[in-house]
Amino acid sequence: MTDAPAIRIESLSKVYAGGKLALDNVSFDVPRGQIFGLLGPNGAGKSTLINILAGLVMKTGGKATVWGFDIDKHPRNAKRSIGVVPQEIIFDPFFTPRETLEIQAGLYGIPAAKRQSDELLAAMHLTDKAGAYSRTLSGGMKRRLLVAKAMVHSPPILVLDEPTAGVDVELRRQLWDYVRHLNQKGVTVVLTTHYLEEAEELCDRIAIINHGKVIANEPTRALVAKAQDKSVVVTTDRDLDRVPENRCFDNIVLIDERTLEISYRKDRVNAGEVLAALTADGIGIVDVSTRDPDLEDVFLSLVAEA
Ligand SMILES: Nc1ncnc2c1ncn2[C@@H]1O[C@H](COP(=O)(O)OP(=O)(O)OP(=O)(O)O)[C@@H](O)[C@H]1O
Repeated sequence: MTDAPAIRIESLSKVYAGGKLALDNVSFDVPRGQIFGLLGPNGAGKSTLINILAGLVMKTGGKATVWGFDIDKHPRNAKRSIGVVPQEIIFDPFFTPRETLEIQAGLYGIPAAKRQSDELLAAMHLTDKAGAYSRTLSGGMKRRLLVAKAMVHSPPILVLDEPTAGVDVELRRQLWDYVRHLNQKGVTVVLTTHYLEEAEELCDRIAIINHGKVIANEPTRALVAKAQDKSVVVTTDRDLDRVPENRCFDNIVLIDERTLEISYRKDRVNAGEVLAALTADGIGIVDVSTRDPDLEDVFLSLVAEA
């Protein structure tokens, strides 16, 4: 059991009561100790998958284990091994953040002496709100309280469903820092997100899910390396009266009279050849910048292909 991946999903399927196929034979592992990103467009099936792992939605086929515990055979142990930060913010508005955490700890049977409510509140920068009614917290504060709530029983796996939706840039940074900190302490993190830059910055490995199927599952760097479209932005030494043409340009856009953006496929040509083609066309170059492909490019091309 100790060698088991943090999460193992085998041929998992979900058909909702109305007949909607939300997960179609999904299989993948989340290795221990990683920050694992689950990406996909709206309605891809990410929340369904997470809710099955959390015991909130019943699967209709396949198998899943959490920290080595089969969710059918050992549901209690499986649930104890995972903390889930849900997408929707739901709290009893009349409890304070400290009470919310204490009640949650009580549900997990954690004795008072072993509870860490104040440490969790401090980690989420909520100490000065510990005694305020939850309904008076801002959206970002509520979300941080949800993270604290998910960590009350110190699970080895933390799952965050769209953790930074509606959270401003600074709080998003704080949340990322906390996620990294937990991960450094050994917590395996799974997050779903629409923000590709978030996944690219945080995740060791990324699975992309689309229409209930896994269409990619690779280390982040390998996934990003798949993007072949690069571009150069060139400032020319004089106004251009026409858009230059060359076979090695994939696409060329005149941004203004003296600025061109040229995309090319890095598996076919390099920036030097693109610039040489311009010079051969009699165009003088005074400045150049390049843009590297990112996860967004890969994501869009994979989803389009699928
Ligand atoms: N309770 C339900 N009953 C019927 N269909 C559902 C139910 N919950 C989700 N679905 C459908 O299942 C599909 C997958 O939904 P899910 O919420 O898992 O996607 P998601 O990837 O999490 O999307 P988002 O990024 O928008 O949260 C969607 O088509 C959705 O409409």
